[in-house]
Amino acid sequence: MPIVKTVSRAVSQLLQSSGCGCGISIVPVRCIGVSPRQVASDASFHSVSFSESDHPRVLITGGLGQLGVGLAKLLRKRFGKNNVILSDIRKPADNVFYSGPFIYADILDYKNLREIVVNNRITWLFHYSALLSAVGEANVPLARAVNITGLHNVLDIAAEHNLRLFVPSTIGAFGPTSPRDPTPDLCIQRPRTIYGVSKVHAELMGEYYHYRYGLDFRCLRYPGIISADSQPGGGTTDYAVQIFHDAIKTGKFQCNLKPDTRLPMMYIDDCLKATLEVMEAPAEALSMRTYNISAMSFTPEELAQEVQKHVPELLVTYNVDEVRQAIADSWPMNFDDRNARRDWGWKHDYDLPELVTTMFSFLGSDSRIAQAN
Ligand SMILES: NC(=O)C1=CN([C@@H]2O[C@H](COP(=O)(O)OP(=O)(O)OC[C@H]3O[C@@H](n4cnc5c(N)ncnc54)[C@H](O)[C@@H]3O)[C@@H](O)[C@H]2O)C=CC1
Ligand SMILES: CC(=O)[C@H](N)C(=O)O
Repeated sequence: MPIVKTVSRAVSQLLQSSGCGCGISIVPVRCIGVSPRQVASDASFHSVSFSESDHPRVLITGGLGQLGVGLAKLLRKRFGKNNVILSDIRKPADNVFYSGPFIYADILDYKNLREIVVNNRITWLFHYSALLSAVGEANVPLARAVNITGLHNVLDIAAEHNLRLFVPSTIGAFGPTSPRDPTPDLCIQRPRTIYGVSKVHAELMGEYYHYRYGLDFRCLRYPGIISADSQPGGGTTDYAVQIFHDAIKTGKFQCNLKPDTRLPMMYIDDCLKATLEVMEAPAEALSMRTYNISAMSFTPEELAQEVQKHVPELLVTYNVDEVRQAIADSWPMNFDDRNARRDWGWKHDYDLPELVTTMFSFLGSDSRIAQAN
């Protein structure tokens, strides 16, 4: 498709007719409201046709993973149940299906995704579909398709329909040549996983669409996320969730990372709170479009010691997975999130002790190994 030609024709038409005062040589591209897959002639089709004071109409892609169901719950509380549509390519459990609107959406199917956005008058899109770091290394072609081609579809639809778009990035967007302790927002990013490469691509493409087409793109780099009622989807930080389940079920935990591997981590409530906060932040408050967020940082050994305060009999052994260890060794140890704290008031609630106490109270302390035996 001759995208470049189409866009430049549309741009020059707009420059001639819009009267926005843009010069030709230095184009303030925020004035240019065309999307890359849309010619200027039908751009007016997609202007927002409802009151700005209405609640956003939200679509979450890849919503049946570790984070999406919790996000839907939080957003439904805030914006109303029927204003938040959860979507995925998997079949939802009964409790999820009956808790609010659910729809099948494959992000690789551009037309279907566009139809969903149009028919449901979507205004905010949270793009959660992805293959995480470890599963991505196990299936690079699929990770490339979902994480990169899927992102392109989402970006084009978001630009075309004036959506506010949230795409999460990750500590995995950094690599061995990045400063690791701490890792600032702006530094060298040369990740060595397809997951990391796709996330740097997402950050850059989102920011490019923001400056080029005026897309309201917002992005947070999440640490490893720890949750009680949802399972992680195949990442390097999964051990920090599994330890709680194993402590309760068997009293034994085999860790696939070395005991001194330090990584940034966060409790899910903090992660979802930050996500909603950055989406609600006034545009003027955002000096950047991609922010690190941080809460705590620990090693498997430190986590095990904290868990053992609740389950003293827990036996921890180490059987290192070389792929995951190599990934973890290239990731940040501590995240510098000063910009998020300054710009839109980010503040975490959970440090390691609160995280561990909360996980056990969620998972049911009376089902612990001590009682089970
Ligand atoms: N969980 C974590 O620790 C972190 C997550 N993130 C990011 O947050 C987002 C959500 O993460 P999780 O919920 O943990 O991921 P997950 O791996 O648990 O879930 C991803 C979901 O994407 C869906 N999916 C896969 N292919 C799809 C397709 N073609 N069309 C539509 N959906 C598709 C899967 O069915 C799955 O339900 C991801 O973008 C991830 O990179 C970032 C940093 C940390
Ligand atoms: C930190 C992440 O992005 C994810 N949990 C992973 O380990 O791949």
